[in-house]
Amino acid sequence: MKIVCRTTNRVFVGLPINEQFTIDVFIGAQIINLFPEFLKPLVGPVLTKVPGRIKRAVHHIRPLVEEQLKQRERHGKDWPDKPNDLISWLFDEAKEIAIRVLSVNVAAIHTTTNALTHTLFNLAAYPEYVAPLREEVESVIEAEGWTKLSMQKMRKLESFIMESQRSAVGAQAMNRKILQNFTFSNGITLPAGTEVAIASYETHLDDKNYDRAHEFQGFRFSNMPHEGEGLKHQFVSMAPNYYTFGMGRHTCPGRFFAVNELKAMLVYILLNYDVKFPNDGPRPDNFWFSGLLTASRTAEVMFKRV
Ligand code: HEM
Repeated sequence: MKIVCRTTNRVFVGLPINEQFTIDVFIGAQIINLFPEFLKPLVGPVLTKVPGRIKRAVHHIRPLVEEQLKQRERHGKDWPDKPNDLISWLFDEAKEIAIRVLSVNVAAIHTTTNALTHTLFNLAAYPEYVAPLREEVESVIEAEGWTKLSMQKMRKLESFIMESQRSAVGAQAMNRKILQNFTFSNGITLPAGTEVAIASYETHLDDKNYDRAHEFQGFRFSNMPHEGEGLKHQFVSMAPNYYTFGMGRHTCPGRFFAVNELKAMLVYILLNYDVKFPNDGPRPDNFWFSGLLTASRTAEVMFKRV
């Protein structure tokens, strides 16, 4: 999580923001949810660490905001060397910059950390994939360098990450609350206030959707036909049997960033390190909590320079 948080915020704001904020938000949410609706606004500030974390972020982000203001006063909306980062984009669109930066952090950090961890665990658990993956990334980087385009050409790596995500989805996804009564075509009506979700685990681990769905097949997606099919079977394009980034209007807008970030981190690992579990142990069990599934938080992966 430390690595993902530092990498992500280097891109967002040029600073390595501490990952503790996102942890405290999730703990805080669990605490607040224990209380009735009318007490929630009172409980949040008293029983959670979130307000303190926001204060610290404001302290770090204020100089960046002040610099933006100074430049904007001097040059207007654009100037040479204007940073192409989250602060600049938000300045164009939004107020309360620090809170916005932290909100994007909440969406970005745990998700990417979990994805990276599952993929890393699979790399350590299935060493037979290392050679073909290394061969792919070495040849692409040699031919194209470290560019966004070169990342797109790493189909095996992308497949390996997608499969790591597919085989580790939680019980449900795309949770929604119905705001007005809704009647399906079969006549069933759900009243306003009903909460619905899609059975993600059942979809992604169903043999009808995937050949031997419970088996980890790292190149499952890269072995599917792609020619002339545009975005089909790509990580960023969702399908009824693959929606790890959600679907529809609220599909994760950060997925293009996340996929490139994950690939860049894994390329670096593949080019520089061999990984394995202590004593060549197997993949550690995942951890279920209230329908959510995360990679083990205590397992260790050993790194050795190649
Ligand atoms: C592997 C990493 C990631 C995964 C698996 C992931 C997954 C998701 C999922 C499942 C949703 C809900 C979609 C729905 O309900 O239909 C979502 C929403 C969102 N994600 Fe991501 N995400 C990731 C990384 C990121 C990153 C890096 C960012 C920001 C740069 C981001 C920003 C957002 C935002 C702002 C939303 C809310 C969209 C909305 O409600 O309209 N995510 N993400």
